Amino acid sequence: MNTLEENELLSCRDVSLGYEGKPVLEHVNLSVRSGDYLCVVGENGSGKSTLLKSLLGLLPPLSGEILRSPALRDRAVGYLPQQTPAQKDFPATVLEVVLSGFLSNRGLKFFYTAVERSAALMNLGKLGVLELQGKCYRELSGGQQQRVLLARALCAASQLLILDEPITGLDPAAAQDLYKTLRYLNEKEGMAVLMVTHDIKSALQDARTIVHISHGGRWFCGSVEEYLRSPEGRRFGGGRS
Ligand SMILES: Nc1ncnc2c1ncn2[C@@H]1O[C@H](COP(=O)(O)OP(=O)(O)OP(=O)(O)O)[C@@H](O)[C@H]1O
Repeated sequence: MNTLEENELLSCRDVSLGYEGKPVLEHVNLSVRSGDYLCVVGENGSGKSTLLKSLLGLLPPLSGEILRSPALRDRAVGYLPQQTPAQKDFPATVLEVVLSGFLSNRGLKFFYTAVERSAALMNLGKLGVLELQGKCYRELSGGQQQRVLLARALCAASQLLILDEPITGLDPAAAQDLYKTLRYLNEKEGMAVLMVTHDIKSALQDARTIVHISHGGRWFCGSVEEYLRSPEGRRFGGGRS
């Protein structure tokens, strides 16, 4: 069937993903629904980022179909990529970085509107870093930079936030702050969250759905309870307290 259910934002239907005709993942069936909190876990090199790229529409599937809800078309998906050293050194003010979240949706307009400016400030406020708006981005700590990038992603997102290993480089307190913010956005604002993470313990606490990808493309997708009963969950999720 090639239509989405009412609350589905994204759906992979028997999808193969890979590069230059060579599959990394095969027979992927996955739905992301409104208000979902979905964590993708698994070993290095198993295909987590490949899955994200495909869900973002950056990597076309080798076969199968990825369906997107009309709700996702305009300003609906925010993406927080893995930070690179070059991004950490970005020579712009915090407000400019956050405003750039609007760029992908604005076509050939060269100036930000007053509405965009006030939304950018509101998102900085939501992330608790409004007072940093005039500072140079590269002078911030890693935790502050990550909050600013999340505020930027929120400028693009009204339905779904996609995050690739967002706590890399953060200390435990900053990581917990980021998780708290994501819980708030998910529970109070109904934002669907899809996150690649190596932090299985926190994934088991916050997520409703776990995707575990193993080498060779072995694939698990289910609730936290189902995951903990699965072979992958028994092996990797046993540390849940
Ligand atoms: N642009 C590319 N061209 C060809 N192969 C690629 C490309 N990007 C990734 N791969 C390969 O696809 C496989 C999956 O890589 P991917 O980056 O999706 O893994 P990952 O699970 O996100 O890893 P990590 O946990 O280390 O970030 C790897 O074998 C990788 O070498």
